Amino acid sequence: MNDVKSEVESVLARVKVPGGGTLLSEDLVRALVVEAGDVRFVIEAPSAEVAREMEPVRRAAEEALQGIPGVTSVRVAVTAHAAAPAPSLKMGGHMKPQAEPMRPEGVKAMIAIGSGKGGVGKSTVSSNLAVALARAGKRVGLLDADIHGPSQPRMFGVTKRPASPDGKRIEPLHAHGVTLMSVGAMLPEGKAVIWRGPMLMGALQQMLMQVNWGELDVLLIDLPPGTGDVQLTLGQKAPLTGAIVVSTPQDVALIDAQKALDAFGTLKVPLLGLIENMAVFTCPHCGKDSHIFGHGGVVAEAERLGVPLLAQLPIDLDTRLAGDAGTPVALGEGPMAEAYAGLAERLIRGGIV
Ligand SMILES: Nc1ncnc2c1ncn2[C@@H]1O[C@H](COP(=O)(O)OP(=O)(O)OP(=O)(O)O)[C@@H](O)[C@H]1O
Repeated sequence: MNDVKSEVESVLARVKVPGGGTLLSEDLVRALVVEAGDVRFVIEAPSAEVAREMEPVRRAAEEALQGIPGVTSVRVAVTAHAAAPAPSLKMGGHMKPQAEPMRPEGVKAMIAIGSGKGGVGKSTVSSNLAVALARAGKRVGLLDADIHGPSQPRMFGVTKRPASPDGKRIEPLHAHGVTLMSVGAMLPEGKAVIWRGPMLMGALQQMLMQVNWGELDVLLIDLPPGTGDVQLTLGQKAPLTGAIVVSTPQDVALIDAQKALDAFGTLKVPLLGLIENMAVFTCPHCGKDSHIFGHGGVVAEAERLGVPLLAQLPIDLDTRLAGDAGTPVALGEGPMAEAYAGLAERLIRGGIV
């Protein structure tokens, strides 16, 4: 099946679109699913006008995909990215004085997922853990607090903007059994990067307290990398059940992870454990393991701190492809879905969720 999927992707990488580039290079494919010979996905055009030009592209893609051995049906839809205005709610600004801790009503546990360094897979781990916990029967929310690089909407394949009909409360999004909210989704594009500390903290307060999260067993918070204002505010104002730190075995990531661990320690946020991501790469051709980012560092750090090493996750092509396609790998079957199910189970058995 993976072979069919890679074949589908290489076909999509060759289907040309008006204005230059291909469906893949122009990042127009959403929610790609390849299941038992059935291929379906959405071509998302940036406007209704471009969507009209995509009709021949859709036909060309369908035709090319039908030619792949093992593909029995192909369904491709074209949608236009609704140039929806940002909700009328004003985002950011200084935090409002608040006596009670920042815990949304109805939310039982709050777990922050951090990393010292960017790009170590924190958002990938957060999305997959959220899906795995939902598959285990838990009511799960995921807040993407990585304001400078929100990636959860993409990882969950959602393009809709959250609505705020009354300009006061925000309706979260729902995908793959998870209640989802992203700070980035509330902002006009390109706006987030100019935000400074107080604005970020105001936005975070809104994300926690003005969103209709509903009844949740756990709210996972995907933090920005590093140890900045968002971490500080959360650690001080929100009653976090605990924090999980994701790191690769690479020295530089690990040194940064140690800073993140120190920060949670100083803020008295219980450390639930470490997750080693991209621990090993197993060559699909010869089956040999390569420790591309080094070996043993995260294990040693967990031992030094006396905290659990919650999971060791390999470098895995399906994880990357599934994340890009908006269908986290934990939704399917196979070793990675099992690894995430194991991680979810561990948190449930530990009474954390
Ligand atoms: N185990 C893995 N195997 C293969 N690819 C992975 C794995 N984990 C993450 N990736 C890929 O690495 C890239 C970075 O991952 P991700 O966005 O989750 O990192 P991050 O730590 O949240 O980064 P940032 O905080 O800078 O946004 C993504 O393309 C993701 O698909």
